[in-house]
Amino acid sequence: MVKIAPSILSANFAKLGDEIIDVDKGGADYIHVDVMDGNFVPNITIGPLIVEAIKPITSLPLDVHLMIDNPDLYIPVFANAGASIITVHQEATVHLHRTIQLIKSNGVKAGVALNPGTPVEMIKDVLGEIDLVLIMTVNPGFGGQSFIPFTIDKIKQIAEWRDQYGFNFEIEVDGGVNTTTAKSCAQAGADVLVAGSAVYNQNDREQAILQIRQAVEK
Ligand SMILES: O=C(CO)[C@H](O)[C@H](O)COP(=O)(O)O
Ligand SMILES: [Fe+2]
Repeated sequence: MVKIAPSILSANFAKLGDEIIDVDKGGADYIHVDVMDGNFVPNITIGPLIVEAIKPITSLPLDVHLMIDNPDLYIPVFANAGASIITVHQEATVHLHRTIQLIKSNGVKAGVALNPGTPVEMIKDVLGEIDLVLIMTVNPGFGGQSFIPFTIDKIKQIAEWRDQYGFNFEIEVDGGVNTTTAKSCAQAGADVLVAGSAVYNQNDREQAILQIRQAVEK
């Protein structure tokens, strides 16, 4: 069954603890935490202090999506703060293999994200080293954007390589995932669907998560 990772980017930050408990009780599989630095992407969001603060609130894995330049500087900090998975962007690091090893040496699962405009070939050589591939289905920086259809082919290609070479990373998709787009992502091979506005913009988060699952199964 597909996993759902609500992105707290679309939560009400004035009551973040309650917002996390809401999706935890509502059937979420991961809590997706979008970290933006105002350089790699044109937005600034949250840092390690928030990760540390929310860690005791939920037993769900904290899926930390770093949209920051020089991620190596902050990987140990986010690991200590309680991240379960740390995903870095291929575009944000020159020495991707070294960055992946740094994440793993901090006892955290390692993910690599790709912007819509970055070919999947850019990460082919490290696929055997990682726990998660994150295919961005919008340009990173903001919640509530529209899904970019051509990214489906990228999910398919990554899934094909996983089968062909016997890798066991998860494939996560992030951006514009809702009841209309979820099924084609899952059919293409996605295991984890990040959903920010599709979950948090609804009053009943349990129902929102269920509706995405049902859209996949239909
Ligand atoms: O990484 C992200 C943006 O850069 C977010 O995780 C993503 O946008 C989720 O929001 P939505 O589901 O509303 O598109
Ligand atoms: Fe994200």
